[in-house]
Amino acid sequence: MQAVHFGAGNIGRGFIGTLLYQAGYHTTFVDVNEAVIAEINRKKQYEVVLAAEQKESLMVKNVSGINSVAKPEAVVEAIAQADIITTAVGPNILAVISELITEGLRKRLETNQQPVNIIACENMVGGSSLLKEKVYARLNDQDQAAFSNHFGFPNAAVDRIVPNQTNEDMLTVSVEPYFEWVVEKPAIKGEIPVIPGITYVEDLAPYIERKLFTVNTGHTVPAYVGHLLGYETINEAMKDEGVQEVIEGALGGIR
Ligand SMILES: NC(=O)c1ccc[n+]([C@@H]2O[C@H](COP(=O)([O-])OP(=O)(O)OC[C@H]3O[C@@H](n4cnc5c(N)ncnc54)[C@H](O)[C@@H]3O)[C@@H](O)[C@H]2O)c1
Ligand SMILES: O=P(O)(O)OC[C@@H](O)[C@@H](O)[C@H](O)[C@H](O)CO
Repeated sequence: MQAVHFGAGNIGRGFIGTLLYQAGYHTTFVDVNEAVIAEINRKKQYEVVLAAEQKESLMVKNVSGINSVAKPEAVVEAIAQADIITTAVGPNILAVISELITEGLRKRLETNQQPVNIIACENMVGGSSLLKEKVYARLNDQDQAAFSNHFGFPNAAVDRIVPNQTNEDMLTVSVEPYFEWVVEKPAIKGEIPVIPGITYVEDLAPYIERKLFTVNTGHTVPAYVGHLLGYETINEAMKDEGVQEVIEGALGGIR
């Protein structure tokens, strides 16, 4: 089974790529960072370390990479053959990658009649819907109809803290042991991808809202309040008892 994943960053390697490997996929990472892509192709594996007292680690194998700036045609080909397509690039980049995704899906319609699902794994409400909108803006009515017969864009909620980090091996990634990947089932086209760790739900709204308004509220409040108080970093802000009180109040309000 072949997966194409856009964004070989923290969530790409540390979360989505890990679950895809465990589910038996070969994952082709697509990224604009040549150093990371070259290293993935050289090593063909990378280490994921669980940030817990017992530092368990896992070697993720069956991976390769494509630099989408240098080899866009290889990305188009990979999409045409993929069994699943995922992203973790950041909300603002979805519009950018929509061009290659559109070309890949067009090529796929010519060569491969299998349905495929494109799942945006970003911190936002309606990430896959936004990607679909950007793809459909590039299509005429006839192509839109063909795309909607074959391609699903189920929305998702992803939760796993993978902080910015620098490791001796640039591919190694340290991750929070806990994770949650929730995907909107009614939007799936074709067979439901069997990926242990994905929870399929009928209605994603309560899951994405719970995630963003709990976990991310806890991260965002010290950023906003800290900025207002003139702190340079969240770490500095967190040492201020007044900021701690505001955070506790905000989290108390969403219980
Ligand atoms: N890190 C976390 O704890 C966390 C947790 C949940 C959700 N998220 C979300 O996951 C997404 C990714 O976050 P991250 O922490 O992995 O960021 P990251 O910066 O580590 O990774 C993003 C990757 O996307 C790549 N990229 C940028 N432009 C691209 C393009 N045009 N084509 C292909 N790749 C491109 C970057 O080079 C980078 O490797 C974001 O939406 C973030 O909000 C992050
Ligand atoms: O990448 P951002 O700015 O959307 O969010 C930064 C962190 O708060 C975020 O990545 C959390 O670690 C994550 O949402 C946990 O699941």
